[in-house]
Amino acid sequence: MSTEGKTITCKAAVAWEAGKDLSIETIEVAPPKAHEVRIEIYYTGVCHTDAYTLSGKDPEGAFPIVLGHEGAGIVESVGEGVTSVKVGDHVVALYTPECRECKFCKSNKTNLCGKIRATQGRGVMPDGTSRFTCKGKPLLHFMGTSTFSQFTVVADISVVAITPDAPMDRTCLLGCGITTGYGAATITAGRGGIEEGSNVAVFGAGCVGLSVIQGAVRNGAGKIIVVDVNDSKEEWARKFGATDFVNPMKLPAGTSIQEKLVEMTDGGCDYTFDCTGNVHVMRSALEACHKGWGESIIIGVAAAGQEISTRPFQLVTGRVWKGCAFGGVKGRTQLPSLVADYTEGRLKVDEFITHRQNLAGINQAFQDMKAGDCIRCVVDMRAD
Ligand SMILES: NC(=O)C1=CN([C@@H]2O[C@H](COP(=O)(O)OP(=O)(O)OC[C@H]3O[C@@H](n4cnc5c(N)ncnc54)[C@H](OP(=O)(O)O)[C@@H]3O)[C@@H](O)[C@H]2O)C=CC1
Ligand SMILES: N[C@@H](CCC(=O)N[C@@H](CSC=O)C(=O)NCC(=O)O)C(=O)O
Ligand SMILES: [Zn+2]
Ligand SMILES: [Zn+2]
Repeated sequence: MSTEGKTITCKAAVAWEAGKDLSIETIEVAPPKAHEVRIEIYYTGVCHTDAYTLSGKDPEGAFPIVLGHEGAGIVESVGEGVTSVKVGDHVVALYTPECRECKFCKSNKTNLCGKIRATQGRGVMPDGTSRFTCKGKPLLHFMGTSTFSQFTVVADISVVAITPDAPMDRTCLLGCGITTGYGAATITAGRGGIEEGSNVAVFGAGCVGLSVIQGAVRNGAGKIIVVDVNDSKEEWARKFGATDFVNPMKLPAGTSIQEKLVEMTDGGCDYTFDCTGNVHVMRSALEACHKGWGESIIIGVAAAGQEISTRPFQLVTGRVWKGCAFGGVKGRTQLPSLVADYTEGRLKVDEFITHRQNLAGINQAFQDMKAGDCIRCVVDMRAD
């Protein structure tokens, strides 16, 4: 029996308040309104940004909310005026939408889209209301995606159809971590990606950092030096193509990580990437850049109230500080080609999955993520 136009009752992991475990609840998901799409979520990854918002440190975090932004599924129904996807399409949800009409979308300098950013940040759909209720109370949406629900509703500009040949328990990861790191190296850095032969340092070898390494390898980087406080990340980093590994905690007394990197690269790195969210690491990453042209790209999300600092002289002498969301990737236009890179063997995705959980085990997925041996945990939303 078709569910089109009807409210769907399903399970979701609800964050009732900051700092508390998610609660598996029965919720109601209203049908999509005009220019909205209802998706049955099959798989979702759990990203550090979900944990960050759940912790209460996100200035935009509000509760109760359905978190999750790394999801893949199948379109169940569409609202009036939706032409970009249809019922039955395999899709990835996009927390960075692409309307193709706003000044950001029309610019080739950014992937940020302004069309629904204000309502997305307030946890509501573009018309200012929620499609989720639980026990008679409305629940907020998260990052325009809310993939911790078996069914979710997103704006039509926040979803992209991909080939049904790609397994959804892998493509969900292209909804955030992998795309972010890979895009940062191949799109955001420099003028459209790292140039061949460039020396690169990647701070933090989690899902995002390992994906930066993949992008650096793809663009023919020279040295790819990984900096991580966790020695077990060396094996991971080398498996993805790193040429060197440095644990900053193990440097001789009096030697800073930036001094070490400058020495290893004859004057500094051409590109450095912060994939930790630690503002002190961000400073080191900037100061490890080569005088005159070195560029440092901030990817990590720092907690509310944290600020970056360095001597302005670092910038006066030609180092550049920049950053990106979702790797600079315009999701509706560019994600299908990343999926092709995966299905045709040019992009590692399977290798990132170290843990799996069912929806009922989603709190364990958050615990798994905090352990040093987890790169990504994929949650099967349809299994109890
Ligand atoms: N801008 C964007 O669009 C996006 C940003 N993010 C953000 O990117 C960041 C990275 O995400 P993810 O890869 O999943 O995170 P992980 O925690 O998996 O990886 C971070 C790695 O950095 C290591 N680390 C921690 N402190 C330091 C330090 N001082 N110096 C060097 N290494 C350190 C960690 O070690 P240990 O394991 O011991 O803690 C870990 O190995 C997060 O802040 C996340 O919120 C994520 C997706 C998109
Ligand atoms: N809400 C936070 C900022 C969180 C943030 O920076 N999110 C990234 C994506 S992180 C994904 O895992 C992002 O897309 N930023 C751009 C944006 O427009 O939100 C805060 O208010 O500090
Ligand atoms: Zn994320
Ligand atoms: Zn736009």
